[in-house]
Amino acid sequence: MLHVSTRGEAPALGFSDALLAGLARDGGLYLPESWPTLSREAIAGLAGLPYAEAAKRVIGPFASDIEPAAFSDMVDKAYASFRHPAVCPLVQLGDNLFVLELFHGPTLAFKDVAMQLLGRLMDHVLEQRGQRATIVGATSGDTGGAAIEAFRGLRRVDVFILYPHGRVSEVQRRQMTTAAADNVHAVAVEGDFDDCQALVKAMFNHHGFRDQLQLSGVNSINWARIVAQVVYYFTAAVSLGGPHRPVNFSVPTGNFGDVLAGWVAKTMGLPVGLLNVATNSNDILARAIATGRYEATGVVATTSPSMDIQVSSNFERVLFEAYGRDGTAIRRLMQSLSQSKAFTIDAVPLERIRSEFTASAVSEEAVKAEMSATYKDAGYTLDPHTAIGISSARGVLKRDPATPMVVLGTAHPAKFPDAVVAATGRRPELPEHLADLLDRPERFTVLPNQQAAVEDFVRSRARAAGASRPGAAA
Ligand SMILES: Cc1ncc(COP(=O)(O)O)c(C=O)c1O
Ligand SMILES: N[C@@H](CCOP(=O)(O)O)C(=O)O
Repeated sequence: MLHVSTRGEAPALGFSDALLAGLARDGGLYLPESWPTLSREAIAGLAGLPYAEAAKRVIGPFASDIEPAAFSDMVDKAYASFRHPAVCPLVQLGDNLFVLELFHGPTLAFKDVAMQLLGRLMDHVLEQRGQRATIVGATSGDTGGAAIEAFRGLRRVDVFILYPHGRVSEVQRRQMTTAAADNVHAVAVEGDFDDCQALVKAMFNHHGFRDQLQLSGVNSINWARIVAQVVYYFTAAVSLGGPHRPVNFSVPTGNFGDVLAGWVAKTMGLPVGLLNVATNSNDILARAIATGRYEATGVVATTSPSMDIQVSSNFERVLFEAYGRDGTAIRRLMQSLSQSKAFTIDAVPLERIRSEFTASAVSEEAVKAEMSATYKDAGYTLDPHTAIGISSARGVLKRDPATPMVVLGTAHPAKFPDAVVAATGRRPELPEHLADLLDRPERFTVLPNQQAAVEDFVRSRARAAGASRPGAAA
């Protein structure tokens, strides 16, 4: 299966090449040339399977150039690292209201579901090719910890994670800064998440640097990240009666990767009713879907820091589909975004987007009220991100009470203890493997929000910089 860029000017790549490329060379994002589908029988056949087996059936058609035995082994190992036997269990909170708990992996966030597999896939492909990679990633808090956990100690990769200095929770920061491994580097950038993400994209678009360092990415710009996130939409829907009845999903959204994975599941044949985009006060997506005007107004800090994002990478993939896969149109929109921080979605693509996604923004007061009420009424402790998904879902449930609503539980409450204490009066405990996290020594580097400074730092630490010189060992 080949993968094409949303901007139409980069070479089409197979799965393994797209995996290593991260961002396409024309600045676009890869997605498959055509969508594989699963029949109703194949979807029904996922019922009762262990999560890893379901993952093999859903991801397998995409990862067609990885040998099946090696792929199967990597999937088994990835999901053996989760603390819950169901990997991503469903918990019922009310009438037709469910939380899909995606936080039972090593770093307590949904990012582990994809990252535990991505680390293994990348290591496997690099090993086979005798290559190295330098991974650069941007995080608003969770991707960074999950990437560092998945890649620390690997021989063939160095990892550089840029996070906004002072704008992630203490637990999130320490998950990035306390990994005792020489190949991982936590970089605190004096800026916000959008600045970090723009720096990562700028490094990819600097082709001399990209080639010298053999850059690769682990953000959801990497197509393999999205693919791995598709699986839990299938497992959740099937355990609620799919494919024989539709299921709605509400997704706490920032970079649009997770909700895009739901759209992919639907496109593959899963009967999904509504895909609800739930945002915090950084509501660019809710505004864009309501008005057609996508306009970045500056990131504001909230109690759900992982969603403090304005420029939402994966929206570009949806625009590409909504514009009938017209790379020229996408280049025009993205040029407008980089020049004037805004663009207007044309009427026909906007209607297509509205037919697939609903959206609403949740205020800080409503997040706290949701956390407090859910704790009182259902005895369930929410993290602030999941609370946004629930609060926004309640509006959809009122309109469509007969369809099960699954809210993606994207983080464990113990990652955000201050917000949880403020809303519930109860301090959530970190699981045992992280119990001493706050006592571990930290290592990080503070850098200005300047591409040259970040590139100099990466170049000075990355082993691939040396490996790329003629005659150097792989
Ligand atoms: C806890 C949490 N919830 C929600 C999100 C939003 O997910 P996405 O960026 O895929 O929209 C993120 C980060 O992206 C996150 O870390
Ligand atoms: N919320 C994310 C931001 C990066 O998202 P990604 O899915 O593109 O990696 C985070 O926690 O880092």
